[in-house]
Amino acid sequence: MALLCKPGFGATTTLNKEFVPRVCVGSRHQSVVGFRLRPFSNARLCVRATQSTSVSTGISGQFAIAGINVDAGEGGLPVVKLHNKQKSECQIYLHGGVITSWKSKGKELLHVRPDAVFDGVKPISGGVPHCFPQFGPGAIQQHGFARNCSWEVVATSNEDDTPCVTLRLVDNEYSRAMWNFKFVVKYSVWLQGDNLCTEMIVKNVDEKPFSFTTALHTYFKADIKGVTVTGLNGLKCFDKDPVTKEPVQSSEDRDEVTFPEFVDRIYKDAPSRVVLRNGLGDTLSLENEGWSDAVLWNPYMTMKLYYKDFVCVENAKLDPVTLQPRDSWTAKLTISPLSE
Ligand SMILES: O=P(O)(O)OC[C@H]1O[C@@H](O)[C@H](O)[C@@H](O)[C@@H]1O
Repeated sequence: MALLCKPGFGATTTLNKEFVPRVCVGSRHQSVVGFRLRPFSNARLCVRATQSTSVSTGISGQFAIAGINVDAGEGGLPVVKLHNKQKSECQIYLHGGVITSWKSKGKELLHVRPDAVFDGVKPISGGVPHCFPQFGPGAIQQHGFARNCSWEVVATSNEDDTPCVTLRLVDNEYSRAMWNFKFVVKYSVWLQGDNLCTEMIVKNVDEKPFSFTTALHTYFKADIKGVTVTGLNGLKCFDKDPVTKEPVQSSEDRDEVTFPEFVDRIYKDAPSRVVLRNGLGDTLSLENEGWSDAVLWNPYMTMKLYYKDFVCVENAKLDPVTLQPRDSWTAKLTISPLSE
């Protein structure tokens, strides 16, 4: 029985006193304790393309099971690939712990920007990047460091045609130089039927409290002129002025939010479900537990070559979460294609 990635398993409250170790047993599950892609001693802490092919071969030996492969992806970077019998597939790069592809019935639903680089140093621009431990702007780099660190695989499982991988990011020299706290982030990604599911758990393993903000900065493939997002009417929102970068407060009065121009808007206390129509004929439900806020972003003419092809609908936690030593915080997101 693999308890690891089953939807509904694990704490769903915002603060959990205990960080329950994910115990997995059974022939189809493999897990490892203390396994690391690379020692976290290098200031850059990034997987270099020249090293990653052999690294991914090693990981592949340990973690490849039915429905899960580990390959060398673009730039030779290690990528974990999940697929199930319902013809759903997704890919997660260990560099940044970013989901770069999710196909439902063969159709790609995420977007990787054409200017994305796979050099193991810069963040991969697109898919579902992490913003942690800061959404930004703030004291450290915009969107934090998690998206440019190397995550490690700690477990894979596949029960009932639900392939799942769990990644982990721990503090290291590079992160402590910016944010001097000891932490563990566990991030599970799984395919359940047609759905893409994630769970993120942040644990304070330091002796002092820390606070963080975070987001899943999801880039969806879209035809921007046909995009609508519903579920946000009546919410307080903040538009980031493209010039001054200052937030301007207003309230949403539309049932369907559209993108006829630059949009960079934060919605506080968003509902647990919003619905995205991507303008390409797909309707996606984004359902979450613990991600209290939402961000909509399309750069419009500030990225005039490719703004038309994507929209970011981000699940965020923008009021700082403070964790006491040994406390943890959990959030889940399920993205489901809806048939209409
Ligand atoms: O770092 P990326 O992927 O280019 O995204 C940048 C954008 O990310 C969004 O989340 C912010 O609301 C924008 O203000 C910001 O410009």
